[in-house]
Amino acid sequence: MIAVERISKRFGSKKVLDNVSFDVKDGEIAGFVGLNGAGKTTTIRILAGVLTPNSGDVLIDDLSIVKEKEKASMHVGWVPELPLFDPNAKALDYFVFIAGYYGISKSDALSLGKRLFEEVGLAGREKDKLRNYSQGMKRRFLLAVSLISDPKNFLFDEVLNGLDPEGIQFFRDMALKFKKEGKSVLFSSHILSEVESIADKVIFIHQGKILRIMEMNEIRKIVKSNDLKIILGKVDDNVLSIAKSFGKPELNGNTLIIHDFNGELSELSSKLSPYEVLEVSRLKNSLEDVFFKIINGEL
Ligand SMILES: Nc1ncnc2c1ncn2[C@@H]1O[C@H](COP(=O)(O)OP(=O)(O)OP(=O)(O)O)[C@@H](O)[C@H]1O
Repeated sequence: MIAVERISKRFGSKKVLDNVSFDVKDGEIAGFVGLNGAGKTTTIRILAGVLTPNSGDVLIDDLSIVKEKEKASMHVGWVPELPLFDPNAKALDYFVFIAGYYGISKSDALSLGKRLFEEVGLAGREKDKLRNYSQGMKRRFLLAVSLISDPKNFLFDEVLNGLDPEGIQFFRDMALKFKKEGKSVLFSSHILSEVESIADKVIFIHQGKILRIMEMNEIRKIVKSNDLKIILGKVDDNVLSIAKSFGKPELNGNTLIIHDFNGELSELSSKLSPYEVLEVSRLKNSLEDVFFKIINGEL
């Protein structure tokens, strides 16, 4: 469990995080969503223990990342957006080197490395230099490193960036596997459709502040909008006045959108029959629509 308690962070005179609080429970995937520069990476780096907040604290499985940094950081696996490793090192050698920081002997680290490289799909590539790894392989390597201490909590910072569909599916499945194992996963991503497909809740951050935390069920209710899209063969001024008694209409060319549709579809179809109803469909919002509505204060 990750509990973020009122953290603030400044870089010089610039306040980058302002009183940020949220939690990620065991067995929960929390999407972490915000525009560029919103403060996601800074938050994640504080949670990983590589940056110190100016105020506030983070508890990882009840251990304070401020007061018991070493212990607490053993409980969290971090897959950073930007790799921080020596590109000339061979992958398994570098893994063994990092495992040394965790107090793992060379021979244990070698066998752990073999097992974890296999688990993340890098079997056979242990001797390659990291600079020869593709973007997706680098992320898989970072995931293997994050698994060294067998943590119960994970921080995925834009792990899907630049990955091919197979890589995206791999990380999506990993997050779901961790959830099944009762682990907590904080998952920041700009690919909102991916967040929508795996998250239990979404934490929206904007200009260093938490704007909203919404359960996925709540988001799904908004996503399942009651807006209708009707394509007509012909239109005239009367279309809008007919549609007005069924919701809030909007006419663009031959496409009629009725927001907040409230009525019988059969009645609407019969009233619009002189205009040749070619197609009727329900419009679906996306997490992206919800995100922009929140940012614009419409939700
Ligand atoms: N070391 C630093 N020194 C000064 N400013 C920084 C530093 N690191 C981050 N910032 C600033 O803090 C703000 C938040 O950055 P952060 O990287 O946390 O945002 P983000 O939400 O992860 O953005 P992105 O989606 O672009 O990765 C930005 O304005 C950034 O320029």
